Amino acid sequence: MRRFLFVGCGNMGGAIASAAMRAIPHARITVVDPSPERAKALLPAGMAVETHPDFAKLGEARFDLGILCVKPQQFAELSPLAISVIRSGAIASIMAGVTLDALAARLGSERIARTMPNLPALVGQAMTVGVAADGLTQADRRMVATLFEAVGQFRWLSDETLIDAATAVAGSGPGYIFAFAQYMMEAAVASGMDAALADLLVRQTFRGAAELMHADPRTAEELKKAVTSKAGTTEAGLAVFEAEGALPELCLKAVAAAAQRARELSRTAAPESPRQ
Ligand SMILES: NC(=O)C1=CN([C@@H]2O[C@H](COP(=O)(O)OP(=O)(O)OC[C@H]3O[C@@H](n4cnc5c(N)ncnc54)[C@H](OP(=O)(O)O)[C@@H]3O)[C@@H](O)[C@H]2O)C=CC1
Ligand SMILES: O=C(O)[C@@H]1CCC=N1
Repeated sequence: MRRFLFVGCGNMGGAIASAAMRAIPHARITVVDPSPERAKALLPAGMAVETHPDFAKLGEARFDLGILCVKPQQFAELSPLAISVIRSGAIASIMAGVTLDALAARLGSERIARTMPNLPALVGQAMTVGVAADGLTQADRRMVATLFEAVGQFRWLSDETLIDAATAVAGSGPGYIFAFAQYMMEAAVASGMDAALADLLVRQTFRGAAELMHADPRTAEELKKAVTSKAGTTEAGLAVFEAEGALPELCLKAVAAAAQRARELSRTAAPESPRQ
């Protein structure tokens, strides 16, 4: 039986804990979040989970894996008691921009993985990458992989510097896609549709395109060409998206800006000794 401790149960902690409860047999899940009732509402009804508003009653508790699902600034404020409980086992952080060095310095442990999942964890379709500190054992690595495979796909990265780019592409990526959906819906309304019809058309188009891209081995570019008839409507739309300085360049700039922000967060979340 694996004992998982989720520190923070908001958007991401709730999603990952829910998937772990459903997919990992015999997992024992404990959640610490200042709002246990709000946390419970994010977790599957009728499944056993222990929730606590803080670490006061967990002083003697020991866990196989602690999953840090708080914001970087909330991590900096964790109490010495919290840190001593969290480091009773291996640790996986999902925080953007908090480096392995910063985690090790703050937690006083080398059994650490730094990971970057994304919000589709909510539907079991996350893309997660991870890097391991030297102190993470092979058994720890399997446990971390098992957890993140329960919420979608998981890959280890060989180099921590890649995690900022992975954050910019996959961690933040769903946000870009939702923004694109939002603007497509607004364009549909501007074309005369009511909001409900615009919503249906865009949601189902995104779903269909995502499922096709998942099922079909053709590249994204090949699939794009399959939609595009010579001198047809898609070609006219794509001419706007692919004009000089438009979508291809915007994607490069957006990914670079997000990766740069991840690096800035790494500098502000500088290593700090645990407060013992
Ligand atoms: N959102 C996303 O798509 C992704 C986020 N991440 C990373 O995940 C982390 C969490 O993000 P997200 O889930 O969106 O944030 P949320 O704010 O939704 O969740 C954080 C939760 O932690 C709680 N919390 C605050 N302090 C403590 C504490 N001391 N002990 C336990 N719980 C605490 C918060 O409570 P309260 O609200 O009361 O403060 C909140 O419920 C971030 O570090 C982010 O970088 C990574 C990948 C994707
Ligand atoms: O926006 C953020 O900083 C977090 C990390 C990736 C997605 N959300």
